[in-house]
Amino acid sequence: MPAEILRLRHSIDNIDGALMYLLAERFKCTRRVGELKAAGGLPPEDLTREREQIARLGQIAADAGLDPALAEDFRSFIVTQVKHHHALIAARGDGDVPPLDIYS
Ligand SMILES: C=C(O[C@@H]1C=C(C(=O)O)C=C[C@H]1O)C(=O)O
Repeated sequence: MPAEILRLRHSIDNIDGALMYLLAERFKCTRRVGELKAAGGLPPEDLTREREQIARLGQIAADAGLDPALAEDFRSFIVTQVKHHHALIAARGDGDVPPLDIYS
């Protein structure tokens, strides 16, 4: 394999690792939001907040030279997992819900 590809793959692996750590931190925050929503009787989904996120991330994506549709696919995938997890927290109580991963 050419040395430049190996060097690039090293950076790709670092970036992928960083994304996993960031996702784990995000899920810690959203888990707590889910607990607070369940305690307050609020629904898992907040479409007003999501519309704001879509507009903001679409703008950031465009500024970064990315397709806003890609940003929305990415956001939607993650937020769908979060809302599923919030529904589990509300249904089962916060002491009995496993950590969020994309397969929970
Ligand atoms: C985390 C929340 O709950 C849901 C998940 C969101 C997210 O993962 O960013 C955003 C809005 C809600 O549909 C929230 O309301 O902030």
